[in-house]
Amino acid sequence: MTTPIRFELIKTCRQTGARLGILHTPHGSFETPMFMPVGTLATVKTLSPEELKQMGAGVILSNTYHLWLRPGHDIVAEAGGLHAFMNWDRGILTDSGGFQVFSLSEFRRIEEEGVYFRNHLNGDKLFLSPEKATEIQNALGADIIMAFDECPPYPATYEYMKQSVERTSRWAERCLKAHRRPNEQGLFGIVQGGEYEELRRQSARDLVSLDFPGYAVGGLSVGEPKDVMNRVLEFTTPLLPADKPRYLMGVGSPDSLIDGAIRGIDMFDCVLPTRIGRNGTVMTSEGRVVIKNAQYARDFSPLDPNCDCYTCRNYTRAYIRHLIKCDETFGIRLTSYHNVYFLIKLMKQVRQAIREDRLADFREEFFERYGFNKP
Ligand SMILES: Nc1ccc2nc(N)nc(O)c2c1
Ligand SMILES: [Zn+2]
Repeated sequence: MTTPIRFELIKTCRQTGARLGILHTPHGSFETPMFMPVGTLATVKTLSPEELKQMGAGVILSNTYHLWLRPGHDIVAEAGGLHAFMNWDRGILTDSGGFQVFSLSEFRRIEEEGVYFRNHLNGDKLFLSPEKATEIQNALGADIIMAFDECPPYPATYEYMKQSVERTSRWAERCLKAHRRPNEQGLFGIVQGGEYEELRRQSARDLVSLDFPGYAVGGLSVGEPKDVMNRVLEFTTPLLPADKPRYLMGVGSPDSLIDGAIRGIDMFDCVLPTRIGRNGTVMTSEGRVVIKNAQYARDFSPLDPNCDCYTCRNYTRAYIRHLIKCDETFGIRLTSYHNVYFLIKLMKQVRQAIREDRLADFREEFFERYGFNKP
């Protein structure tokens, strides 16, 4: 079987152990560490594919659960798959729905065969299983698809977590068996186990023995403190094969991206840039700016004086504040554009720091200027 996803390790940062790599996919090859913008319903909210390309986005996310409900994976398949449907010819990754089932639906019942829950839009009874989630992702046609897992609540007891990890490993094997397009779509396993080192080891052992083309670290960015996330990464990423891509799901903020890269993560995704952009909050090199604040009413400087994006080259804080205050759609387009660009550019700076073996120095400088508290 020729796996469609290949990770090429270019070098390792001598100061931190962070990896510089290239992720080869059927829709192009992209440098890592990389940030992947999230386009849950087949669009990165308010941004066009041309704008995403301008920024240097390589792989973007979409979501099995949401596209299953609307418009239906059959319609996307009839359109020729997600790339054709959304006019995106670079990489696409679909999450398996595991996370959404737990975050969106109140009433859910987890059984060995799968999860019973209600449609968060109309209350209809639904059932999602490893086989169903894989069938939907095969129909959607993303380059990377994710195993159907349980993303356990945080915190969870050791006993609950052990049961969950063992079931997620059995589900991962069922996804491998159900996968109909292994030569076109790389299926990644998702390591669970919460903050318990023994369970993370067990989960990694189970999944690595199934030889996936890539591995995600799941069950993080679910409300745990950052030092817990960093500790879990420290003992989890070394358990994963060095020649395969490592993907930290749902992360994140600038400091978490840098700290994740230092701990051996190659791929990140998060709704943060577009989500906070929609309420007028932007990430800048000097920290967060809440543009609605009165202090910016007559501030004719760019959102970020050190940013060369379309928004920062052409518009002022005063103008963007005005648009956001008046609920003008163009306002959230400008903030979303800048925020996604900011994280993509941050990853570019991280890759350059790895090339120069100075990622720890870069972390120091960035944290100082952004205002993150010292480690
Ligand atoms: N923080 C996250 C975000 C997305 C996830 N998706 C899956 N399938 N599993 C997880 O554990 C996730 C965690
Ligand atoms: Zn900008």
